[in-house]
Amino acid sequence: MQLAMIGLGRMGANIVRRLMRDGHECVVYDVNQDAVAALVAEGATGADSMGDLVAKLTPVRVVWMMVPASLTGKVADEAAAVLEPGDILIDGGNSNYRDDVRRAKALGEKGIEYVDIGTSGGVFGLERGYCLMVGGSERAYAHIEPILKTIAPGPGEIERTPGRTGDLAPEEQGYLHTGPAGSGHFVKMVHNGIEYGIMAAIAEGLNLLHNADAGVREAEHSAEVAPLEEPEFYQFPIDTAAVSELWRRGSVISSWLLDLTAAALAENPTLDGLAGRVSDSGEGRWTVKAAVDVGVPVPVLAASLFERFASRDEDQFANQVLSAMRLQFGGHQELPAGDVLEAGARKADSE
Ligand SMILES: O=C(CO)[C@H](O)[C@H](O)COP(=O)(O)O
Repeated sequence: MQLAMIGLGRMGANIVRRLMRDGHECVVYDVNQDAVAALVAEGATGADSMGDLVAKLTPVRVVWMMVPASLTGKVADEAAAVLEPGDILIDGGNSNYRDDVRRAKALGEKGIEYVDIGTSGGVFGLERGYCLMVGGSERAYAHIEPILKTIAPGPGEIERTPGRTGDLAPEEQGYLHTGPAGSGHFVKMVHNGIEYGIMAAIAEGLNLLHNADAGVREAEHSAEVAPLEEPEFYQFPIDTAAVSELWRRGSVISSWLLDLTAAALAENPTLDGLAGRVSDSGEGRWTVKAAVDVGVPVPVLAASLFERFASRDEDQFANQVLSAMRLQFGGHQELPAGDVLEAGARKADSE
């Protein structure tokens, strides 16, 4: 089948490669013409403008946008200006589902089908395939199903879930029609909210293990914190790289995120070079907003989002306020970072 790809970053380019490997014909466009040339060298048809791209397609034209969420609206408008009724425009990026709902309505008035596809797989997707969450009409979904089948991982080595019988369902092959336009990115948004929560849980647990030798280090304990009362119970110099490797094997929390954690710690056990400032591209915020809108408690997801804000010092003023109050009510001075007091002096201060 024929597909046009707009946006040839890591995800877009690798989706094209995966499609071409399976015999699909790809027409590609990016503002970076070097990225276009690279895929042309691998067998794609290049385009040098949106008009050129669409002119190289045969109806029903299928155009997949894989661009940063901030550019999707602009690119969608440009594509819609040259597409015709019956054509299909796909957004495979990490867009807000609300934009999809609005865009699908506007494009629907011109007869253009809009499909939103939450695409998970990252840089490993070329080989492993991408998990696809697809929102749009039945007609559009049926038309693009052959490309979804190729881009998705397929059943792979994963054992069939007990109770499932007969032909493999799409979800057993790594793609799913989740409902009307917007639903694909809604499901992907919640997926990413969960991603934040799992990542935070692994990170917090490993940090506790990292500090399980606090009793050994008690003498150099910072004066900023209350003394460790029972240092004899915190004498464990745990190798977090080894534990994360261990947990990959048969443990209840084994998972791909743990695999990646183990790989990172094997490569760089002290995580040198990482400041720990964790970005967020919006999905966690949208998840928490949606939960508030429908009145569903998501305390773990919200906490993991707020932890990311704190990692970037966005809690600094709050911490200054805390320090100011402590100074006001108790005359407690803020101590310079890393200041060390004798254990006895700390105890007296804390009483
Ligand atoms: O979608 C993904 C994986 O499923 C992306 O990796 C995601 O964009 C990362 O999100 P964030 O920057 O908010 O951590």
